[in-house]
Amino acid sequence: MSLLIWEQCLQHLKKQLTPAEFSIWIRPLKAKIHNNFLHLYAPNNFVLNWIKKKYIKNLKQLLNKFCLMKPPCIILQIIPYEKEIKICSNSSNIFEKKNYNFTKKNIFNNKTNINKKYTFKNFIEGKTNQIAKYSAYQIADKLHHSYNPLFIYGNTGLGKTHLLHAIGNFILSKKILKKVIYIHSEKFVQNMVKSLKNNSIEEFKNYYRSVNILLIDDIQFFSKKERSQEELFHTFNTLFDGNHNIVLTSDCYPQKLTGVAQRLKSRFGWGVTVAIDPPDFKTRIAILLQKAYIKNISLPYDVAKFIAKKLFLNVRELEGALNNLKIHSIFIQKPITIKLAKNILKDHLQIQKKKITIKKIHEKVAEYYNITIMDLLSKKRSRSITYPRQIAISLTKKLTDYSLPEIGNFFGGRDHTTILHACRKIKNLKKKNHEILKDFKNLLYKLSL
Ligand SMILES: Nc1ncnc2c1ncn2[C@@H]1O[C@H](COP(=O)(O)OP(=O)(O)OP(=O)(O)O)[C@@H](O)[C@H]1O
Repeated sequence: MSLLIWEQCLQHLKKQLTPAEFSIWIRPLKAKIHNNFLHLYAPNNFVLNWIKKKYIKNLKQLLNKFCLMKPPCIILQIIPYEKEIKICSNSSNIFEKKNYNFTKKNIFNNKTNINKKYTFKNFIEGKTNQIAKYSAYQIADKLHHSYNPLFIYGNTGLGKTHLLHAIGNFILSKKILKKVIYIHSEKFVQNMVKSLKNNSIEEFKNYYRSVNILLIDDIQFFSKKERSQEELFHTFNTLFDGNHNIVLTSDCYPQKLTGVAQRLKSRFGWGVTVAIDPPDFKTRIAILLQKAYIKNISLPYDVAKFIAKKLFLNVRELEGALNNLKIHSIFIQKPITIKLAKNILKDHLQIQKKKITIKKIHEKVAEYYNITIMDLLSKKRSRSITYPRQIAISLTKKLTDYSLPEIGNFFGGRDHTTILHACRKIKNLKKKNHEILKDFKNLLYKLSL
C-alpha cells in the first residue's frame, strides 16, 4: 500500500469540494502510510475536529473505492512540529526548492529577486483570481507562448506581486536552465538611470534582454518616464521576438495606463490580459486561516469569518488585521476572540468611515457612471440614472452611520421606504449579476482611497 492511494483521494476531493474548502481543510493534511494504517496529520485541533465532523465519512468511502484489497484504517492526529518538517520535506506536492543564482557575474549580481515566500501553493484561489492564477501557472509550468505577454491587472493588495514570484519560484524549483528575473518597475528605472550615469548602459541592455522570463511589477510606474519606456520597448521586442516570456502587472487595464506610449500599451495587450478582483467572502476566510497557520496564529474560524465580513477590499488589509490581532493577544496574554477582533477593527473601520463623506459618494458615483450629481439627486427615472442612484444609496448605507431618512434627505429628499427599496434591490442584484457586484466593489475601493 503506498501514498498513491492518498494522492487519488486528494485528486477526487479537489474536484468534489470548492477551492476554498480544499485549501483550508484538506490541503494542510500530511499523510503517511504504515502497516495498512493511513496516518493523517492535521496542523491543529481545530482542523482535526472539522475533518472528523465533516469529511471522515467521505474519506473512508474514497479509500474503499480506490483500494482493491482491504482499505487502510485512518488514524487522525495532530502533527508534532518536528514530524511536520520531516513529512513536508518528503512530500511530492511541495513546490519550493532551493533558489539558485546565475553564475555569470555582472553589475546587477544576476540576482533573480524572487521572494521564496510567495508560491502557487500558498496562493488561495477563488472566483476572482482563478483565471490569473491559472494563466500564471501555464507560464510557469509550460512557458506557454500563447500567453506572451501575460498582463495581470487589479487594485492594490490583491496578489499580483505574489503571482509573479510564484511563477519565478516554480521555474526555479524545476532547476531548468532558464534565467528568470523579477523586477519592480521603479527599480528598472533606477537601474537604467544608474547605468546611464556609470556608462554601463550596454550592460544594462544585455542584462534584461538576455533573460528567458522577465517578470515586471507595477508597470504604471513607467508613466511619463519616456527614456525608460524607450528601453522597456526594446527589451520587450527582443524578448518577444526571441520567444521569451514576459509577465507584467499593473493597477489598470493596458489601454487605461496614462503617460505610457501607445506602442507599449498595444504590445502589453498582445498576449493574455487578466484581471484580479477583491476576493469573495469564502476566499477571504480561507486566506485568513492560511495566513494564520503560516504565522502560527491560533485564529478561530468564527473570528476569521468576522474579519472577512468587515474587510473586503484587499488582502493586505486582512493580513494587517491578523498581525494586529496577534500582537494584541500576545500583549494581553489572552487568546484571539471575536471581542478582541471587534475592538481592534473598530478603530480601523472608524478611520475608514471618517474618510467617506456624502459628497465623496456623490462625486465618485457620478464620475463612475458618467452622469452629473444633479442627475443623481434628481427625480429622473430612466434606468441610466436610477441604477447609479440606487448604487450610491446602497453604498451610503454600507459605508456610513446615517439613518434611512437621513440618507433620503441626501438623495433629493426621498422617502425612507425608497431608500430601503434601493438597498434591497442592489443587494439582490449583486447576488445575481457579476457585473453589478464588480461595479459595487470598484466603487467601494475608489471610496476607500
Ligand atoms: N489569493 C491570495 N492568497 C494568499 N495570499 C494572498 C492572496 N492575494 C494576496 N495575498 C497576499 O496579500 C499580500 C499583498 O499581495 P501582493 O503584494 O501580491 O499585492 P499586489 O496586487 O501586488 O499589490 P500592489 O499593487 O500594491 O503591489 C501579500 O502578502 C500576498 O501574499
